[in-house]
Amino acid sequence: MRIAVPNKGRLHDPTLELLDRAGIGVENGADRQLYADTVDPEITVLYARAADIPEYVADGAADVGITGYDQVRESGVDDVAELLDLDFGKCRLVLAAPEDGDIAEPGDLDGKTVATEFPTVTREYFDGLGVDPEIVEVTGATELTPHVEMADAIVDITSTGTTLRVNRLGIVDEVLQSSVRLFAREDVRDDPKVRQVETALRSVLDASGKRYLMLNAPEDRLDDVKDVLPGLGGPTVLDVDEPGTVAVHAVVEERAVFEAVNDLKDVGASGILVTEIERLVE
Ligand SMILES: Nc1ncnc2c1ncn2[C@@H]1O[C@H](COP(=O)(O)OP(=O)(O)OP(=O)(O)O)[C@@H](O)[C@H]1O
Ligand SMILES: O=P(O)(O)OC[C@H]1O[C@H](OP(=O)(O)OP(=O)(O)O)[C@H](O)[C@@H]1O
Ligand SMILES: [Mg+2]
Repeated sequence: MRIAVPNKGRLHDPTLELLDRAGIGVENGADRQLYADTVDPEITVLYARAADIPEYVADGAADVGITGYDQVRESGVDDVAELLDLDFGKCRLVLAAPEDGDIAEPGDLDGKTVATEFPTVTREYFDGLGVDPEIVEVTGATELTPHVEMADAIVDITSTGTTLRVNRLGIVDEVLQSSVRLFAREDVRDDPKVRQVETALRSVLDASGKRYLMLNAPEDRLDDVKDVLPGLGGPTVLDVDEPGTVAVHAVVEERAVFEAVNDLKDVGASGILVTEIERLVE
């Protein structure tokens, strides 16, 4: 089974880190290499440009891919199925125009020029509005084009908004929201290995923002302890050597830990241990 992942750019590191946390870390993945092994002998990683990954998956060069939703949409491939929203690489594709210009709404661009690295998505967007600008494809530094009279507006990625601000461009409309997705070719989406990869990655997402709590409590206060712990499906209660004492384990939302620990102490808990969770398979 082959997973296509971004070979460089801002998605490269977080993608490899996620695979690592999911237990399918890349081994001997030296820079500029096309393929790398993972700790699972049946899984190979293929490094590709973020924009090429949907095509690689659709064509069979890889079975599953990890890249931005914007790239999946731009590639226009339709025989891939999204398996997971991996919740990073969050950004928006927006229509933006010079702040001091006269483009106030998308309709103002009829017959005008829009520069973008995303011509397919941009054309679909304007078609949906019944507006017909000329679309000029560029391969980078899109924000410059309105200032050199190449375009009246752009469709480009924004997250913090810094790049638009620096280039004195204002958002006219949102075209789409994006984040990184795991997707598979339709004909392999139900293969056991693909399912295993999906489960492994989901387990990392499910563990994020959660903590594992372990503590000892007097047996006769167990009901109070259970009331305090908003654990997933209730806590696990274990016997310990000390008579009259039980050990309690529970998964707790990170933001609830502070209050839970204080409340647990109030109901007689001791030896409270809070740990990170790497993966959580439900
Ligand atoms: N500012 C940003 N904030 C969040 N996510 C972003 C941002 N810019 C890009 N992305 C996401 O990362 C993907 C890849 O962008 P990146 O800039 O890493 O690669 P690229 O510019 O396509 O690569 P290359 O250097 O090969 O041209 C985008 O398609 C988008 O999904
Ligand atoms: O809203 P912001 O936080 O400013 O982010 C937006 C910028 O981020 C991306 O560029 P990137 O940094 O990936 O550089 P690139 O043009 O080399 O791809 C994107 O193309 C925008 O230019
Ligand atoms: Mg970029």
